[in-house]
Amino acid sequence: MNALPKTVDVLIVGGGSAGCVMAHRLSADPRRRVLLVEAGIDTPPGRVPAEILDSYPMPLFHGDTYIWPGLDAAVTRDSRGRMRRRAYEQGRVMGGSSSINVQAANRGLPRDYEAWAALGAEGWAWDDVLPYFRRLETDLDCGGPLHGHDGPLPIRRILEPAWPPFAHAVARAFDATGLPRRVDQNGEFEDGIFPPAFSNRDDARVSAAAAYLDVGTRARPNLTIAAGLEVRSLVMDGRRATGAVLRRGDGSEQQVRAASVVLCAGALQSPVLLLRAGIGPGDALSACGIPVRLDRSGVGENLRDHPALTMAQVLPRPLRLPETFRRASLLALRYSSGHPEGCASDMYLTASARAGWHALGGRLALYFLWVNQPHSVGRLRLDPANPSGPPDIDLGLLSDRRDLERLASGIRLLSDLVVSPTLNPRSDDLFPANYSPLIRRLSAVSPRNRRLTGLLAPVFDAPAMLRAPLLRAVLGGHAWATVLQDDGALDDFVRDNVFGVWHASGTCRMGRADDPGAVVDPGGRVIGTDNLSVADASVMPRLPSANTNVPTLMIAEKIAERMMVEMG
Ligand SMILES: Cc1cc2nc3c(=O)[nH]c(=O)nc-3n(C[C@H](O)[C@H](O)[C@H](O)COP(=O)(O)OP(=O)(O)OC[C@H]3O[C@@H](n4cnc5c(N)ncnc54)[C@H](O)[C@@H]3O)c2cc1C
Repeated sequence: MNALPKTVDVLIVGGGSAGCVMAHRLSADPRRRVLLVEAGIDTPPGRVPAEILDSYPMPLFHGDTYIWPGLDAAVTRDSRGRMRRRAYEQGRVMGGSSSINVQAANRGLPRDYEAWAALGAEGWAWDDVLPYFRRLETDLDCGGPLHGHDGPLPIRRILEPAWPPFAHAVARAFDATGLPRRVDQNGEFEDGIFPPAFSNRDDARVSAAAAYLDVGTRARPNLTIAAGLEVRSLVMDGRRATGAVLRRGDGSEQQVRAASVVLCAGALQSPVLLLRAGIGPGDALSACGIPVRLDRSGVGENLRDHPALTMAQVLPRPLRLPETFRRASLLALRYSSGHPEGCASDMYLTASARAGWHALGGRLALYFLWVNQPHSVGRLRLDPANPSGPPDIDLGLLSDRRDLERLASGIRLLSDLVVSPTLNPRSDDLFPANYSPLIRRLSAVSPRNRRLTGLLAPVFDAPAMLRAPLLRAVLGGHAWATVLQDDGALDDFVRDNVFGVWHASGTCRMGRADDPGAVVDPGGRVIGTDNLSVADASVMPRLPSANTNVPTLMIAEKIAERMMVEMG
């Protein structure tokens, strides 16, 4: 790291998906002094930890090295009316969540961005955002006018000729939907069965840090990359951001001055920094003893994630993936629920041939089912008892009943599809894979867990009659088939097991400057401030029908261009 400058032209807070794009684009002009501050460790080219490079990502979720500490969230009320809480993982490392995520590289559908524009994000309709989707990628499989060929992020798929037996079995099972097999989920916008696109080259993850903070970018003398430093607060002069207070690991603090500040701290941290600076709902700020600088009711509201259920299924030996085949997420199904208040392509299902890095996980398939167009909304606030501590997060995942109904019918469909002769015909071998504290502990990579799971794994090789009672115990004594037949039991099951897919977004929603609920205008400027912007997943007005990394990169590309034009 170069010495920390005292004054810069642009301070970028957070070196995640969006922050890496910003640093790369804004420092392209050598006259502009740019400082990128990231709380986690740096991952420079040639020194990226092997577990980050791995195409199989799950071990990263369960360690604590690259995860923001202390973040947990209220999920929804369970079947007994108690609020369920769970840890909510977010990346804290250069590249942010793109360094720990599942690498899915999905743009969403044109209608998602038409909806953004209709909600007041003028200039963000599909034709407006497509050039930025093209700019950010090099698609290694698909061409034509929808795709980019020289962008920083390589995107690829595991196509049918390279499929292992599991992928063929899933595709045959999914064929029962009658939907066609397709190749390009980023260029074919109808329902279908797809090989999921992912951000990866030569079987190695390409995070936003790897893509955008390459050797050439890092050599720019006008760019300082400071890792292991947390921005504790913004320094404001009236409605102008003049810099920030940075804290090192040893607790010492330093101030940096900036002509312009852009928040790229993610949907669970960017609103926190605004709130601590007195920008947010007046009542909530007063309750925390924070003087109100700018009363903006939308800060921390509109928190969205895709409500999801995760199921595991015992895999027959011939369908298990060899440990050397690292990419395990092999098929995706985009389909329409048919719910009277749903819309086309409102559901998504992925199939992975491995449920964990260890011997148990290697014997299980993992299915993620989520509502691709959810209605439920949550919110984030500061904790009045400890405003400088972790935020109070309520995901509100089933706050809208339509999401529960679509998950319930979706899990029936999932079950119909995968409890099949091509995969495994026993309904007792399908069970919920929620990450209980025990499973989380067992999933931390360690020689002890390797030994322990090695001892437990033969359960899955035992005759079905022996393993069925054990798996039934996971379902609270019920057989899966009886849960599916009982509407009430199925609703309870959804309430007790729903979680998100880490697509937190929307907490600094973009909208018209005269929209009292909007936080940033369509240029990403915090409404009512002079030189403060947000350019990450927080600004999404609604979730796209997709994972959120590539849409976040697109957002950062577009707002970076606006800033470059304005700064001259
Ligand atoms: C476990 C997991 C799996 C996911 N899987 C997928 C997937 O497969 N495909 C997909 O498209 N999306 C996936 N996502 C979501 C996607 O990765 C995120 O939506 C996207 O990375 C968000 O980008 P961002 O820039 O908004 O935030 P982030 O990438 O999270 O970056 C925020 C950065 O800011 C830093 N930061 C925060 N506060 C401060 C501060 N005060 N001072 C200094 N630094 C700070 C953080 O350490 C972090 O590095 C996943 C996310 C997670 C967590």
